[in-house]
Amino acid sequence: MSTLCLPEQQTPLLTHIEPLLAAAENYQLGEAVELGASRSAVVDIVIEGQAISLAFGDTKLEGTGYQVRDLWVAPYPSLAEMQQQVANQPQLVVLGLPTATGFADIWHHNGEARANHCHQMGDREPAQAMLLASLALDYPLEDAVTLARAYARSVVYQDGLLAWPLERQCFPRPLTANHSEAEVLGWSSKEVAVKPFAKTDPAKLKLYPVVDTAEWVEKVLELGVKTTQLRIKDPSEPTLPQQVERIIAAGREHQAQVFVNDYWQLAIASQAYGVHLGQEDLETADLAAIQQAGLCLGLSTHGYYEILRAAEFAPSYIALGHIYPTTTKQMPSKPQGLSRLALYQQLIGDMFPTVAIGGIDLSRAESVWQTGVSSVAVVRAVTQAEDPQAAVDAFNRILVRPTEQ
Ligand SMILES: Cc1ncc(COP(=O)(O)OP(=O)(O)O)c(N)n1
Ligand SMILES: Cc1ncsc1CCOP(=O)(O)O
Ligand SMILES: [Mg+2]
Repeated sequence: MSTLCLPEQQTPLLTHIEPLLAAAENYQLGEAVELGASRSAVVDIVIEGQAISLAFGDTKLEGTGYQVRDLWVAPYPSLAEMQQQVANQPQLVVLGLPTATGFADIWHHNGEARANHCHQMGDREPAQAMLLASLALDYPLEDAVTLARAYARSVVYQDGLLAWPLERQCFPRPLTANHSEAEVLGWSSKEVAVKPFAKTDPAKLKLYPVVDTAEWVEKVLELGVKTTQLRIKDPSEPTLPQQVERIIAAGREHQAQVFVNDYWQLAIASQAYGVHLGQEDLETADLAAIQQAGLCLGLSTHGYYEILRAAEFAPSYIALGHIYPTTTKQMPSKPQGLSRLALYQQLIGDMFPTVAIGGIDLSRAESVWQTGVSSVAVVRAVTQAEDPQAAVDAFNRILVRPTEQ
């Protein structure tokens, strides 16, 4: 249970907040949110005992939270100027900053500014309302800002219908180097622009065991698996280059899609089928080199903003995680759950293949598959199965579309 308390002057936002929370309950997107009145001029949100405040306009933020700036009078500050300001002020959230071609929403992330951009921004109140509702539902700030714009835009596109935003056309575009307007707008990115990555064979995706030795890769390929990944987390592992060579040879022999996790230089040098990277790698890995070498690229994502950001790079698949609690990896984010997964899948549609990962076992595979994902990635469900062949066969029986039966 969380609480969202509004100051008197912001109670008109309830026209949006109430239906949004009802929609979230309907889709089972989070815990119940109790609405109340704030005794100060700021909005107060409390989630599991943790309090954050949001101050809008001239109201000054005191304590932990966000200072939201969303009212602009010409002459407007430039995008480059606001990028700098937000990078220096972690609490500053900028909504609807007018730019040469549209509007930008900007927020702070790990010492830098991140932004979404769109041409039609919708109104201020629905954006404020969704920002508050989604923060109270425990979405991270980047997703709350992204949802805020998607909702404000959807109110316009859907003739004032007060519904949870589902369609891609409502969502803004992250400003990355791949955004055609980023340079003109004066937005500086750490990444470089890249062309679309090679495509995977969707018929071979389906079950995707992620394993930690070349031996396991060879074993799952023998069991009939057609997509797998070598995930060795220790970069000083002396046998790493040999293991990568082994899995590439095994992948070719079985005509399988074998990915290398993290070590993109090694993957390029050994002409691997593909490489899987996390969000942080987007700023450091040479994506252009991976693309030019013809390797497939899989990208990890953990929510709305990361999905949209990943999509900008046109990867070979987008991984969505972690869906359920997992003991395989320490995760900084919370499990997404099935309901959020279903909406992410709807947002991505058939734009890119999707891979669900995290805590998926045989008992959960059917409901995950029903969300429409293209693939189910598992670690323990195969590597710790008493009988891995039986586990692979059981997954293969579940991961079938009606047209294939
Ligand atoms: C298929 C698939 N999805 C997600 C991940 C996680 O990748 P990343 O976020 O880079 O974390 P590490 O695996 O490197 O710890 C993955 N490996 N595979
Ligand atoms: C590598 C990784 N990335 C997100 S969850 C995860 C581990 C999934 O392991 P398991 O299938 O055992 O829960
Ligand atoms: Mg990684």
